[in-house]
Amino acid sequence: MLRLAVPNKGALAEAAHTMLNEAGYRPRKDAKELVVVDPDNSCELFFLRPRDIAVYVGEGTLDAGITGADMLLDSGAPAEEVMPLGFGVSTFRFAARPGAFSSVKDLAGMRVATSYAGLLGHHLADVGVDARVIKLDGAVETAIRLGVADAVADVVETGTTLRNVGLEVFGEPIAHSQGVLVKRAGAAETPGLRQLARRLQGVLVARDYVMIDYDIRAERIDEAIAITPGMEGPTVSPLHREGWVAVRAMVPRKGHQQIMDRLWELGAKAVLVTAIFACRL
Ligand SMILES: Nc1ncnc2c1ncn2[C@@H]1O[C@H](COP(=O)(O)OP(=O)(O)OP(=O)(O)O)[C@@H](O)[C@H]1O
Ligand SMILES: O=P(O)(O)OC[C@H]1O[C@H](OP(=O)(O)OP(=O)(O)O)[C@H](O)[C@@H]1O
Ligand SMILES: [Mg+2]
Repeated sequence: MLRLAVPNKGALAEAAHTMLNEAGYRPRKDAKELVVVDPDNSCELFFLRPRDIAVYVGEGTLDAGITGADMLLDSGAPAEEVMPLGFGVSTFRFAARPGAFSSVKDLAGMRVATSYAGLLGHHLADVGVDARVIKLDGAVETAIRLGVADAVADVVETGTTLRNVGLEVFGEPIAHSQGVLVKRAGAAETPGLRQLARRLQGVLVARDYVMIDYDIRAERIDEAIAITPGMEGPTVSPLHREGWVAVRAMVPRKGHQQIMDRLWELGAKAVLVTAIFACRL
């Protein structure tokens, strides 16, 4: 039985839930259901705060979990990334009033507010800057206006929250983050975890790739394959019409229209693109 931790609320919750459903795991009935037993998949899903997930997994109480890479780093828990999941993409950055600071070095002796004290503390130690870390629970952007901090270190996605309070990022990003599947550091991957990772990988591929089918004159097949090389190689089947073949290959969803244009210029006919519902490579 795989015991898996899933964010119960916050920025990762919906995307994690959707991805697990697409991977065939049982959905929860409502946002108040904290444990879902899924006997068909030999799995138990525990809905927990994203910040706590690496802690449970690091303690070995749960086999695996979905959390943010920044929260994994921040926790300092003995847990490690199994695979990135492609959602909850953000950077972790310093911000302050425009012109106040230009690099992390300027923060020596300053107060920096954050809800990621572990991550910030490690970064300041790495770059050798002695600043005071003010630990807050959230909405840290307001701390400067309220005189609690001189700078903040926080999650930035679109930058809207910072703009709304008149702050600007400065210095290099402290970390890049996205939702990740984690397991206990050094733990062997159980069959249940390997199956979960394979299914999630399949969801990512189904989202990123489409299937293309087309007919082409046999003498142009090498040029066509160069445009649509597929995974192991495209399927090429004879057509009833003499001198023509049918080709089927997976291509990246992004740019598939350009691929269609190029095939068309090569003389391809009946060029069809279809979505992939599920996939295992
Ligand atoms: N606006 C966002 N865009 C993308 N990822 C985000 C955003 N806000 C937070 N995250 C990511 O989501 C993860 C969890 O953060 P979240 O904000 O959900 O937790 P929290 O701040 O503890 O909870 P809450 O905001 O519900 O109080 C982190 O890995 C973070 O990087
Ligand atoms: O760059 P943006 O697109 O504006 O997104 C970043 C904001 O999103 C998160 O806030 P959240 O809503 O989780 O509130 P919190 O700060 O209280 O956690 C994060 O802490 C930033 O404040
Ligand atoms: Mg938040």
